[in-house]
Amino acid sequence: MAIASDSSSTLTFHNSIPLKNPNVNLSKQVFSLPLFSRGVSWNSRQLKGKSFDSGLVRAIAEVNTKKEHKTSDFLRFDVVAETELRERGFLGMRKTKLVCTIGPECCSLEELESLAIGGMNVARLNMCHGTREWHLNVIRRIKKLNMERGFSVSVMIDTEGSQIHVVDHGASSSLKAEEGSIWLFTAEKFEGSLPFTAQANYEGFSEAIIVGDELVIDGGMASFEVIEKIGNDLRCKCTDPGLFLPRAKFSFWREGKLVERNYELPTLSSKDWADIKFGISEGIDLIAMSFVNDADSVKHLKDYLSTNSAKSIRVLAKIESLNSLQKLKEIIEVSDGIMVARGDLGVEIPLEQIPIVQQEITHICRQLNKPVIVASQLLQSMIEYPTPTRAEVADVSEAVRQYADALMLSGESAIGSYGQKALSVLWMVSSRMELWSHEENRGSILRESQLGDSLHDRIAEEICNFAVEMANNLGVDAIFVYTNHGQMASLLSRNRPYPPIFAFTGDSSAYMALNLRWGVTPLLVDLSDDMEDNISKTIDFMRTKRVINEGDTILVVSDFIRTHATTFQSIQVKKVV
Ligand SMILES: Nc1ncnc2c1ncn2[C@@H]1O[C@H](COP(=O)(O)OP(=O)(O)O)[C@@H](O)[C@H]1O
Ligand SMILES: C=C(OP(=O)(O)O)C(=O)O
Ligand SMILES: [K+]
Ligand SMILES: [Mg+2]
Repeated sequence: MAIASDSSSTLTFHNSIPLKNPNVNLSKQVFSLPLFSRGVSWNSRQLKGKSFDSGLVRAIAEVNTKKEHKTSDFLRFDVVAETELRERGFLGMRKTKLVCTIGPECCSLEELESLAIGGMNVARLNMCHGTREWHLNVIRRIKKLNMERGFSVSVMIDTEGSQIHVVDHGASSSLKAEEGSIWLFTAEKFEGSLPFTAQANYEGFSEAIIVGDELVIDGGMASFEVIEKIGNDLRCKCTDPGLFLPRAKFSFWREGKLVERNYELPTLSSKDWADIKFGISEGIDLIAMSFVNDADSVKHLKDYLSTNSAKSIRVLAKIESLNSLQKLKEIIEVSDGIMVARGDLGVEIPLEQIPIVQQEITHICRQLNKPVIVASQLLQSMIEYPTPTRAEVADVSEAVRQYADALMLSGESAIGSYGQKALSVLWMVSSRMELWSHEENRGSILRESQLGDSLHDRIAEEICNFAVEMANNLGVDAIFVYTNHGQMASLLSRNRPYPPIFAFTGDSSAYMALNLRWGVTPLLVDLSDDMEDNISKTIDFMRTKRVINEGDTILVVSDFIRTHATTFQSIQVKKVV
């Protein structure tokens, strides 16, 4: 059957092949990871030092040592995804992507390799910390591992941005504020540490603040009442005792509302621009932009990247201010993805609102087809302890249940003693929750709102919606998508299908960007103009590698510009012979 949709697009249905098991009972596969069984033991008695154990991790390490994966000239396939597929089968593949912040506790080649084996899809470098040289070494090590060891870890830099915080005096790492104590907040520099004095990094920090306002540190670590304003300095009385951590952040409140102030601080400082130039020259894949307040700042960076031959770098806006929440939709529309940066968000909005805001952001991102990372304090206690709290496990599960594309570790991997173990906890909790929500949502296809306006975009979108419905109903083993820039793969991912999506692309930047997309395993391949040839060659290749086997059923989606005039869009169901 062939349906001609317009002169330039053809939607073809190739004759369907009898399915191995058309009424496949998914629940059988769901519980192939038995309920109450442990995937990875979190029991510290069985864990020595930082290492964690699981059959899968061992298998990846073995493949890696033997270098069996040898990156083929024809096709690049992440060694971790490949081993996961061999060991666990299609439905056992993890869908939620994992981001790790790299810091002093995980920056050696060996430590980075362990994180890659442990499922790190994206390495994040927080430019607030570390020297340029340190970041350079980390980026080069990751590229080396990708090239030589068959990983596909994308590199993301996270800008420092201009934020008002307490200057680190080099005194004790945290200062205690006692109830009733009187403190001076000043932007004046002073040497060493003065008792009851906190230095702000920006002289306009007290702009628009009046006596009676409440000063809150780090979203609730301590609170003060402003009792006197002397020039730009503020004399404050501690009303809620607590701690100043290094770089503690301020927020001011009046009658229960955040005092919004228009600092003329740029979203990207001159240091940020220098870091971005450095990132471009080192071939990074993603930029996370801190303290985005409006869509224009994102557009500005994207324009800059375009005019500097770095269009392929994807820009993620971090939602971490009240301003960004007020302009959420327009920011998401112009960005290539979003980070729910709960750390700083918790300074500007009451903590109890964060779960709702997170749900809202993940929902809008999915509607608008933008990948979303849920970040900060997911497993905070694991910075110090080898096991997560029950509440942390519930928080991670909730983010997975909301279908976030990715979860992020910050201090847990950067400075924690159990970074690899924290990563394994994310892996296991997300795998478990994915299987659970898969069962919970069975039969209820989530209809996404219309995205595109042009006929071509509308067709691509409808094909992907329909393809996912078909893949779920038929119980196919996998979805293969042939995609130029990753658009079709993202539209499939947006529908959160049960089977894993294998996205074949010839564009290396699309390949690295797809690392952030829920349920997508990108494969880099030299695609030709002949789509049938692409499909049969890649299926043969996967068959030879024994990652797919005789009898597997695959739903194939393609969107490929054949010539300037025609686009070939199709859905086919293939049975591997
Ligand atoms: N490159 C680095 N070098 C040194 N320390 C780092 C680095 N990256 C992160 N850290 C440490 O890890 C902690 C958690 O990281 P992150 O959440 O990204 O930063 P922040 O706490 O500044 O928001 C930081 O507070 C810092 O102590
Ligand atoms: C991820 C965040 O940003 P950073 O760690 O750079 O402060 C956050 O605030 O949650
Ligand atoms: K940052
Ligand atoms: Mg932040």
